[in-house]
Parts: sequence; structure tokens; C-alpha cells
Amino acid sequence: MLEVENISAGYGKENVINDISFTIKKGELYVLLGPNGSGKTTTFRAISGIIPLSKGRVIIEGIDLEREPELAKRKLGYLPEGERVYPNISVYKNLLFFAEIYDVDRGKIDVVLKEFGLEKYKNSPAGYLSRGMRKKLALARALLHDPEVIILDEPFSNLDMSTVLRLRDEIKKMIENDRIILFSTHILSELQYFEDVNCRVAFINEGRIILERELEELAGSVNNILVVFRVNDKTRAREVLTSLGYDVSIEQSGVVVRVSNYHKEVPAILKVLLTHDITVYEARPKESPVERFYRDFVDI
Ligand SMILES: Nc1ncnc2c1ncn2[C@@H]1O[C@H](COP(=O)(O)OP(=O)(O)OP(=O)(O)O)[C@@H](O)[C@H]1O
Repeated sequence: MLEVENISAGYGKENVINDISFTIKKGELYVLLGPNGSGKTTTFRAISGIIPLSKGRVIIEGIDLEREPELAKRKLGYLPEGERVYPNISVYKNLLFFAEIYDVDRGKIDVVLKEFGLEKYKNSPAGYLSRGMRKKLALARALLHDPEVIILDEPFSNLDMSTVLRLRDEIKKMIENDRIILFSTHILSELQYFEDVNCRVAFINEGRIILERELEELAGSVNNILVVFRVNDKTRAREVLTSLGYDVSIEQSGVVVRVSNYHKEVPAILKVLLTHDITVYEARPKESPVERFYRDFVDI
């Protein structure tokens, strides 16, 4: 279990995050969403013991981070924002450095290098790697000691599609294996791939958690949402929907209307379109419910 109790932290005397609290159980994913500068990275740094707390406690699997930092940090894997690696030493030595800190068997380094497709760069200075490769190295390093709590700051940015796919699978596997995962992301659509795991989403703004919801609940909140109807005759469909009182726009993919109650209105609209001999190939939300929620949340 990861217990974050009323923590405040910042840089110098100023607190950037204030009174942040949450508890994450094994096998749970916790996602931080928030605009630039809202305090996601600072929260992760505070939980990882990189910056000191000015208030509150972080307890990792029963161990107080401030009282027993070495022991607590062993249970933690942290992927920092950006692609932070030691540029002047080899890929292998980047991993070796951490393996030694955490008493990890050297054989594990080769396993991880293979897993992340970094074998052929083993002896290259890490600074020569591409951005995406550096990120893979940073990820490999975070997971090297098989930590119980894994904190990933913007894990999906700057990765190629195949690595994104593998990382999604890897995150799900780690959740199944009772790990605790936290990540932040700006890629809201990424969340839909985690709807089948135990996931909570926290919205952070100006250093405070404003709202916390189960992802399942967010994904189901399809009210007040734009819906696209893919039809055989867009002009006719617009006429019919306008006569029903909707504000209709025509787009490449179909006609678009905003519904306030998705589950009630969409079947009713389908029925009316059908009675006017309009074929509907598909009806789907134009924006993801999480995106809609986020829009309302940050007021954009
Ligand atoms: N090293 C630092 N020294 C002083 N202030 C900092 C430092 N790092 C971040 N800040 C400030 O703390 C605030 C929160 O930054 P933080 O990086 O935690 O936000 P974030 O939500 O991760 O942003 P982003 O989405 O842009 O990565 C910002 O106002 C930022 O300027």
C-alpha cells in the first residue's frame, strides 16, 4: 500500500503542492491529470524522496519515507520526466550503477537490455541514444530492481508506437502482479486502454487534488457530449435533427449533435432517423468522456 498523507512540498520556502492525500492499494493504477505547472512532477518527486516534504507523511508498504528513506526507496521505481540518463557513461553502466545501489544481480541487466531492445547499444554512451531510446533506458532503470511501487512521469511521451503498446501491456501486467502504479499523462486518450484495470484518476490544479474518480465512472459519464452519426445522407439527417431542435453540424465523418443524456437521446435519434429512411452506420461520442470531463475541469 502507498499512503500519501497531507503532503506539502516545493522548492525553497515556497510550497508548490499542498495537502495532497491519497492511498493506493496493490494492483491499483493511479493517474494524475492536470495542466502544465499544476504540480504533477513535484508530487512524484516528493513521493520518491527527491525533494523533502514540508508537511505530511509518505508510507510505502508500511515504511515511512522520511524515517527510513533507504529502505523505502528500494520499494520504489521512478521514471523522471524527460529522458534523464547519465549521458557520458555507457548504457550498460547506467544500469550497472543502479544494480549496485539496489543489490540487483548483474545477470538481470542483460535481461532488461534485451526486454527493452537496448542490447545493441549496450556499450554506447547513453548520451548518443535517440530521445525515445533514452526514455527506454530510463524505464529499464526504473524497473530494474522489480519495485513494488512504480512512478512514471509522462511515460508515453516520445516513444514509438510499438514501445507504447508494449509499455501499456507491461503496465497492465505489473498491475496484475499486484504492483502499485502511478503515472501522469497529457495524452488523455491513453486512459481508455486502462478501463479494464483498477484505475483511479486524480485531477490536480495549482498544487491541489481537486477531484478524484474511478476511471470506470469517468468513462461512463457520457452526458453533455458531442455525438457523431455516420449516415448515408448527411443533408437529410441534418434537416431531421434540426427539426428536433438540435444544433447540427456536418463534418467529414457524419452529422454531429450535442446530447445531454447519451443513453436516452441516442436511441431516440436513431429511431427518428430510421423512420425517415436514413441509414445510420454508426453513432459514437466524438470526444472521449475523459476528455469532456477534463475540458469542464480546466474550463477550456
Ligand atoms: N526546480 C524547481 N525550482 C523551482 N520551481 C519549480 C521547480 N520545478 C518546478 N517548479 C515550479 O513548480 C510548479 C509545478 O511544477 P511541476 O513540474 O510540478 O508541474 P507539472 O504539473 O509536472 O507540469 P508539466 O505538466 O508542465 O510537466 C511550477 O510553477 C514550476 O515552475
